[in-house]
Parts: sequence; C-alpha cells; structure tokens
Amino acid sequence: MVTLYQNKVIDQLRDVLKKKQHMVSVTIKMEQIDPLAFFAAGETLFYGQRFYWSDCLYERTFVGLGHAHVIKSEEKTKKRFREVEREWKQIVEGAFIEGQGPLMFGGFSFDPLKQSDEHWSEFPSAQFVVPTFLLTKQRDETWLTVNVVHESLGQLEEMIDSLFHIRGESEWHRADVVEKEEVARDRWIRAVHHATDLIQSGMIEKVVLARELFLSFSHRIDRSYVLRALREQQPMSYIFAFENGSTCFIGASPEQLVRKNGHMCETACLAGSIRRGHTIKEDEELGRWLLQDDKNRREHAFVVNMIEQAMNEVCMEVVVPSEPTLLKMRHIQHLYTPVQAKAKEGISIFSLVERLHPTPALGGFPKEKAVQTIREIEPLDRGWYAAPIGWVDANGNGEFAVAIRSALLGDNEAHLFAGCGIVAHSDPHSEYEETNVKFKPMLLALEGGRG
Ligand SMILES: C=C(O[C@H]1C=CC=C(C(=O)O)[C@@H]1O)C(=O)O
Ligand SMILES: [Mg+2]
Repeated sequence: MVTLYQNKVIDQLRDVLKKKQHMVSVTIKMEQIDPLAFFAAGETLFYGQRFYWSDCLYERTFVGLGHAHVIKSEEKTKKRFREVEREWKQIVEGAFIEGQGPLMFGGFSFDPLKQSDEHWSEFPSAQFVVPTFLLTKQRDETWLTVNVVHESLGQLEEMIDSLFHIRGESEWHRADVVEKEEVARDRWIRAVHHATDLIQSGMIEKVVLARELFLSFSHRIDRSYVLRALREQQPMSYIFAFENGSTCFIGASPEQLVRKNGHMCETACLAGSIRRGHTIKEDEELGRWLLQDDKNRREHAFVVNMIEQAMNEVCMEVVVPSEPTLLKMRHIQHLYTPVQAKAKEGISIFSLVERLHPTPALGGFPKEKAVQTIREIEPLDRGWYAAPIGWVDANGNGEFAVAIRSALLGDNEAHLFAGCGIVAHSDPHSEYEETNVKFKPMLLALEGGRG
C-alpha cells in the first residue's frame, strides 16, 4: 500500500546513516492510511512490539511498530520518572533528525512497591519504546517516521520491504468468551467496608479501590479487532494499546492526566459518576442528580484541590473553573473540571506526571497514605491500570492519559480493571454497581454485542 515511498525512504536512510549518529530518524509524508490497518499490518513481523494511541479529540493518532530503542526502569521510587527523562534526552541529543523527529510511547505502573502478579511480568515500573516505524496521523495528514540505530541496519531493508508490501483489507476476528470470573468479589466488598472505617476514624479522607474481572476466550484475541471496537464505540476517549512480548495493555480512557505543548499545559479532574439514562429525560435527571450529590461532589473536590495545588507549585496562570460540568461517555457520566496552566521555565512533562500521579481520582487523599492503603487492602495487582500512559516527542511535548477502562490481554485471556472513589458515606453495593458500569467499555469491545 505504500510501495511508492519505499525507495525514497531507503535511499534517505542509507545517506544519513553514514553520519554515524546513534539514532537516525527520518520522516516522510504519506498518502492516507487507516492507522488501525497499519497496526494490523504489523502483526506478522512485529507482534509483541506494537502500540496504538489516539487522543480524545481524535486530533492525533500514533501507531508504532518494532523497537528501535527501549527505555526501561525497575526503579521503585519517583526516580523512575527522572530516569526515563534522562535517557530520552540522551537519545534525542545523539540522534540525527530529518523531519519531525522520534517520539517515544509508554507508561508507568500504578505502584512499583506492590507485590507483582505473574500476568504483569512484562510491564515494569516504567517502559517506553522508540518504534522502528511510527505512523502519525494528524487531522488529514499522515507521516511515516523510520527510526534506526546502527546495529539494526542489516535487518532494515528486509523490514521495510515487508512493511511496504502490505496491502489490501485486513481481516478482523472476534474470539468468543468461554469463562468469566469476578476476582475476589467478597474480599473487595470487605475492603470497601475497611476503607470506610479508616475514613470514619480519620486515618484517611478518600481512597480508590479497584476490582478485577477475568475472561478466557475460545481463540487468540485479535488485538486489532478490539482496538477497532473501542475506536468505534468510545468516541471522546483516549484509545491505547501497548504490546510487550506476549501481553498487551489496552483501553479506552476518558481521563487526561496531562498535555504539554511548549509552556501550555492542560489537565483534568474527573471523579464522581452515574450511569447514562435510557431516555434523554432520564439521562438529564441523572446528570442533574450527579451535579448536586454530596458524596460525588466530595469525591470530585479532593481531585480538584489536589490538582490545583500541584499545578500551582510548578505553573503560572492556573485556571480552574469553580463548578464541575458533566462529561458524558457512552455508558457513564462524570463530574468534570478541566484545568489549564502555563508551565514555569524548566518544568518538563515528566515532572508534571510525577507530581500528578496518582491524583485522588485513582489513589485518594492524602496521596501517600491512600497508595499505601491500596497496597495493603486491595485484592489485586493494578500493574499499569490507573497509571500514566502516553507519548513524548523530541521537543519534550506530549500527552498522558490515565489508563482506566482498560484490560491486560494475554493470548486467550483478559484481566479487566475498574475502580471507584470511596469517601466517608460510600455504600459498598452502589460502589460495586458503579464499577460494573466502568467495566462496560472493555466488556463490550471484547464480547461484542450491543451494550
Ligand atoms: C477508577 C476509575 O475511575 C475514576 C475516574 C472517574 C470517576 C471515578 C469515580 O467516580 O469513582 C474514579 O475516580 C475507573 O474507571 O477504574
Ligand atoms: Mg465514584
């Protein structure tokens, strides 16, 4: 489908690779290609080394195939954010760039101190990849960036050859669910009781507790099929997939953690939830109820206060609306307060991520105590669920979402995660129902049907 461009890219790369820089990054403009078809096309050669990202306004889509370079940290403290930043700067400084330059995509685990479950073994406390091939779609324009390090020059022609000869429509397959299991349901309900006790005794003010669903399937799950379903079914969401070896972390999150473009920063407070109505009238009534409900307003206020304070420490002109509005997704509506600010000199996107993660929408308040409580009483390993996932470019601009409404896919199985904010008067059974609504986007994409 892209044969026309093949020789151009190879010639350009041959030329610039003579310059002996550690990495060479060449970008060319392309004809329109469906990013999901590009992701699917990479299956044979790059299975286990692909990623997909599109932002909630569908302004930018990135698809990465292959690993030109991997940045990984097993660091269990906040140093992990700085380690990734340092290595990324070194790569960019040592690169020969023609065009937009390289970009890295990846994320962090929620809590590196939590005892790790086997199924998360391929997702360390931080990992980012610079893809060999990056497809960028921005509005109506498409580019292909090829990133090469000297060592892999030998395989490059073969890779370009096979990639550039991919053509035709991809086929998508849906695997059937053969088993569905709620993981530790009773322990989760007990954990919610425990949390409300801790809150009432004044130990902590808010804590977010997550649940897990386990699904097994008749065949290997087709990740391209799941991505396409999420893309179609969840407009206004960040759609992401990050493959690492045999597992793939995937989701459709409505929650932005931070976006940075030059000095301009955006973040959002999202907490407080109710389902969508069956009719417009019921939907509006539920929305009005949510805007006035004490428990939900408390859940939301912790997030606004914390984010406002964190942004004020490192930014100027922090703008926070005084009242939340509603953000309506396909299955759920949330209280939503968008925040804008201007980063002070020297403040990087990594320092913003480090400061913001986890907000009280995912951890609780106060932050350290909440994370420790989750570590102790939540009956699962969150892995990368509820943690930052996103991209950073060569200029230090980028965007991270909070990886909720997500699942970890193995070959024939999926672990789904959903959580809810517990405050003083939370009722365990309505919180349980709230998490059921939050499982819906991933369930619908995996199971098919109407939902
Ligand atoms: C933790 C999740 O949602 C958070 C984001 C929005 C609303 C939330 C709530 O109302 O509880 C949660 O704080 C999740 O979807 O797994
Ligand atoms: Mg809630």
